[in-house]
Amino acid sequence: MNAIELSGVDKTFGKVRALADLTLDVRAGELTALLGPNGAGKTTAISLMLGLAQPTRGSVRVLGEDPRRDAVRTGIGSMPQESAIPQALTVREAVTLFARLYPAPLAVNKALELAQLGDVAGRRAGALSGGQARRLAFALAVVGNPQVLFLDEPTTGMDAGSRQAFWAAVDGLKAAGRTILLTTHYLEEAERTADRVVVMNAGSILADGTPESLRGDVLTSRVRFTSDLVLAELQALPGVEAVSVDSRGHADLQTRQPEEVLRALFARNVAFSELEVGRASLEDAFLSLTATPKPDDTIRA
Ligand SMILES: Nc1ncnc2c1ncn2[C@@H]1O[C@H](COP(=O)(O)OP(=O)(O)OP(=O)(O)O)[C@@H](O)[C@H]1O
Repeated sequence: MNAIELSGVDKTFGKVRALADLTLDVRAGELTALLGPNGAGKTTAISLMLGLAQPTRGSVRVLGEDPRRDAVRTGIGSMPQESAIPQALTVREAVTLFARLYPAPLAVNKALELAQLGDVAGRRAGALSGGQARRLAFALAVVGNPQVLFLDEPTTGMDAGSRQAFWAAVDGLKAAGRTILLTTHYLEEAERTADRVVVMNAGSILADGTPESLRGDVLTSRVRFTSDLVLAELQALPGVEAVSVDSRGHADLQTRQPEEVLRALFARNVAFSELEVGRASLEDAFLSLTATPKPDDTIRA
């Protein structure tokens, strides 16, 4: 069953086409990471799924219904990028207030524990640090025990320890069958956590798959070394898809066939040092999908 269905969705703001014929189905129980550069349309897509805005064209369904209906809204939890929590409320009061909006909420203490807020439950929202405020936004998103969770750049501002505990809580929610859609700029986190990665650019989907398949679809390896070879010689190596070389002779090659590249270097007796061969990260895959080519430093072979 699909928990979220966007079909042929356009959203325009004046002349800006924030979403362009976007179709996206998310299965119940799936953890999907939505990636994309600034302005790709991620937040706009989420605001439609939350029923906060209407599509200009196309349809949006969450839990089988229009997300603006009350019955659906109580099945949805949201952690927006910026939340407007009354600053005079204590953490516990804010979480208790939100719990009352839902038919079958979690115990307030459970939500505080999931968001690691036990120690600051009596503190006013206005006195929280940036990372604690993000954790309060998470507690407010989960306290209603919703089927579907939207997390918009959830870990921005969290320190390493909070982040780790946050992802452990998300893993727990996933194990409990919740559908989770999140946006993040921390690609390594998406790589570790997500079942599925959807890359957006300019309002449409550029790539969609598991983190592994996405990496495999793009550039699987990077070969780096220092040598006297000039750009044209590096480009002529077999299997090289993109090359950059800096003024000190550090070359960075992208290839699906690193063995071929190394064989050619050895066969030509090239003197090279500082050799590194690595798998492309999701970040490499993401950048190569969304980057506008920079002709000054990277040349496609
Ligand atoms: N209310 C609005 N009025 C006018 N333009 C808007 C509005 N909301 C979004 N846009 C525009 O729509 C496009 C998509 O914006 P959106 O915030 O959805 O991107 P995003 O992928 O979430 O970016 P970021 O990573 O910066 O959060 C941008 O060009 C943005 O300027």
